[in-house]
Amino acid sequence: MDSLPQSTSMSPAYAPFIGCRWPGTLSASLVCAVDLPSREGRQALARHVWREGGLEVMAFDSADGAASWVARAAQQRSLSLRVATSMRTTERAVRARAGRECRVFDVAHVADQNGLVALISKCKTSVFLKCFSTTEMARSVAPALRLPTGARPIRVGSDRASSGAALTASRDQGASSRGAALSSPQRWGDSRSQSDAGAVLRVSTPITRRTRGVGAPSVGRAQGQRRSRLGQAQPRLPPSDPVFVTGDAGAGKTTLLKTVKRHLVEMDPFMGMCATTGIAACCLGGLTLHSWLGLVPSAVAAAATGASPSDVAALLPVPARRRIRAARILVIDEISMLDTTLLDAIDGLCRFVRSTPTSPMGGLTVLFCGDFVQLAPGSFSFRAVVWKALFGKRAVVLATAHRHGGDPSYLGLLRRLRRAELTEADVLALQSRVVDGVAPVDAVSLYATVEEARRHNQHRLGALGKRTITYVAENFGGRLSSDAARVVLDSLTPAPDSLVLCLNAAVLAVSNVYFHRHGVCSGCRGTVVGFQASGGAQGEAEELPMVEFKLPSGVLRRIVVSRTNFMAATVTGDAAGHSSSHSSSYNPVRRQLPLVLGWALTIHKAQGMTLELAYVTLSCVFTFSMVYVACSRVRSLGSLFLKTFDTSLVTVSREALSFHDELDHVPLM
Ligand SMILES: Nc1ncnc2c1ncn2[C@@H]1O[C@H](COP(=O)(O)OP(=O)(O)OP(=O)(O)O)[C@@H](O)[C@H]1O
Repeated sequence: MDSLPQSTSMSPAYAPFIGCRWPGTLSASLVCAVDLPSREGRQALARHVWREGGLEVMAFDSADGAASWVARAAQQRSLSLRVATSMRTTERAVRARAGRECRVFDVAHVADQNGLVALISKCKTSVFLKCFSTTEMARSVAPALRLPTGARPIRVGSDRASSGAALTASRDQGASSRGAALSSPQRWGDSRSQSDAGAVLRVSTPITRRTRGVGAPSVGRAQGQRRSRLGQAQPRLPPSDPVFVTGDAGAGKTTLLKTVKRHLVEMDPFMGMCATTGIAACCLGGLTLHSWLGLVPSAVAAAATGASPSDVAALLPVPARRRIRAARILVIDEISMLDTTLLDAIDGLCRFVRSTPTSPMGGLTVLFCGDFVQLAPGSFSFRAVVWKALFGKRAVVLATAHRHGGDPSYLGLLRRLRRAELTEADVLALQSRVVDGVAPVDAVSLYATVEEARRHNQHRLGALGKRTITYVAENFGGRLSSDAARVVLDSLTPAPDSLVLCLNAAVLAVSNVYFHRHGVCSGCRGTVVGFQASGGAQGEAEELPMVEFKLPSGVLRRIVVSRTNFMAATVTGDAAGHSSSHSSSYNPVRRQLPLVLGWALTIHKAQGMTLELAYVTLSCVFTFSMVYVACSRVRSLGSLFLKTFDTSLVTVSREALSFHDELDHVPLM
């Protein structure tokens, strides 16, 4: 490991835990604030942690120091990183990552050692991180710690850190520490001989790993023993049958996934809980499939053009590959939104990354959920080769329509609308919901096209009559002209080139950047409740919006939203309008707030949502089932407001319908 800086003592004034590597490796790297005198020292630590993985604690002199390291490391590794600003968010990150309980102790602020011991002994959880303000304190507390069964001691300090302010372990230490917790004072004695002053103690019980690919080092009998113990503690489960769950809109597919999620996490802490769209991921409390798989735009582009799995895998961030290797279960909601080619490409990718070329999806136990009679891209994923291998015609079909259970006549209408078989009475009922532009103000407006939704949002913004602030995106196009970069970025990123906000503006998050820290993922709706001055991207002051988001759980979360990077898929010089002599590829980047105005949504974005009131404009519907999806968002006919209604707008894909009708129903249990 790189040599560590000389020790200084921890300043209790600093925030305890301020950085967390996320998402990514199967273990979390946590960063805590400790006095480190030099930038070089921090970088040494950063390099070390990147190489090691594992559950680790890092030390920085300030929140700024950690944040800048995290940003730098993110750039270098093309990884998505987060800075946890409080103990709570750090804990949450670890818990979510490890799928287990976790307590993180800020002992820098615990005055007496007895208090500290009492605090720690209350923790019956299985992932421990403990941060001690001084080595002396850590040593004196060590014997009193009661640690979980199977816990093993770890060493404190690093070989070269003669008086390092931070403790980390070298690779072989990591081997033991990954299955370790502190239990014996002798062990402290060992480490004292090597390192006299570890100001931070790394203690962790195992986050079970299935494969070496997830970061477990390879050497040592001790490790083999540890593995076998882990094997006993959590035996490798045989793959179960793949399950496809379907049902009408509102049948409770997503709710079912949310219900089984907890049990699945117990079976597989590294499970992928995903949805194909941001909003569906938000409703599910998971990640988009693209995020989980690390399908950066260049990888998606490669998969779409039939690149080999190894070529696509080479474009994935390392942590994503580790995730794919480590998971046993993959859940995908709104599977209908995935197209044939991409599903087959994902199958190839999983087989390659998991080194199981003959098993569909690389041997992952899959739980797919969705309804092909709702919105889908041109080519249905049930046409994929892997679909046939996984499910054939088998499906669990949920028969009870929970969303519309309170309005049986509307439920009947929706069932006929789904098949494009409306009766005259149905048409009259829907026409009775046509209002001439007058809908309740809190109704969410649904439109078929992005442009219509944009116009509606602009109108609502103007109607507020408040002082507006315009956020102009910073576009980085490499050798592309700024106009060409803007055009490319407009089409390939969700962030607008220009975003106008004011107080009380309704907004929608278009990135998962605040997901791990705050639970706000792409698709989450919120309201601007204020503005706060902050240093801008180039250091100039910028007023940033404070947004109150409503999480799917109903919890309100206030966040000062700042600019983030949106990277477009690789484009070639030709595609960007250059001559063929400039045919090299570019990754244009847009730096913008991850928000769009949110009074109106497209029907595509609303798929999967339950809305209290909806005002739907159907005049521009352009694909199958849009009317059905839009109308089925509300619970009853009385909550639906239509701008116009015409039966010619009602369509359904006969292929999807026959697929659904011909399914072999299998029981859920
Ligand atoms: N078992 C259940 N009991 C009571 N209410 C339920 C149940 N399952 C779902 N619901 C309610 O029904 C509504 C729709 O559920 P959910 O979003 O899970 O349906 P869905 O099948 O995923 O819908 P869509 O196809 O539109 O995405 C939600 O408000 C949910 O709370």
